Amino acid sequence: METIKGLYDVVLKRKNSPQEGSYTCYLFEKGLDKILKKCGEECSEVIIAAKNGNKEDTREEICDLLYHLLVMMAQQGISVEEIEEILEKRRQKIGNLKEFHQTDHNT
Ligand SMILES: N=c1c2ncn([C@@H]3O[C@H](COP(=O)(O)OP(=O)(O)OP(=O)(O)O)[C@@H](O)[C@H]3O)c2ncn1[C@@H]1O[C@H](COP(=O)(O)O)[C@@H](O)[C@H]1O
Repeated sequence: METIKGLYDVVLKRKNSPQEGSYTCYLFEKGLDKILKKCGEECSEVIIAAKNGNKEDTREEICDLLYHLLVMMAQQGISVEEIEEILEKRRQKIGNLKEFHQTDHNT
């Protein structure tokens, strides 16, 4: 998660101080519709690579998707910490539920 947070920080920096030649700045300039279009495209590319069973391509496409999702999160004002918090709550809730079902409640 540290690498993802580090990348998110770079994306935020690009959002707050535009830099020439930056692809991230280009996306922010284009706006939400362009960012969402890229997320959709990259998601499709992940699906195609996985369906083809090409692990190397799938890894690369996952990275493209993650990057574009981070740009979308920054555009929407959603932090990595907020997402982590939700995932952590779900992990605990679902983990507890599984534990509950595995326990013999008839004794
Ligand atoms: N992780 C990425 C990353 N993944 C993918 N991409 C870019 O995403 C683009 C996607 O390629 P496509 O062929 O789908 O798109 P395109 O035809 O180039 O452009 P459009 O379709 O968007 O018009 C490529 O230009 C890639 O360089 C990324 N660009 C930047 N990063 C990270 O963001 C950091 C900051 O980058 P800059 O903002 O460019 O300084 C970099 O150091 C990287 O860590």
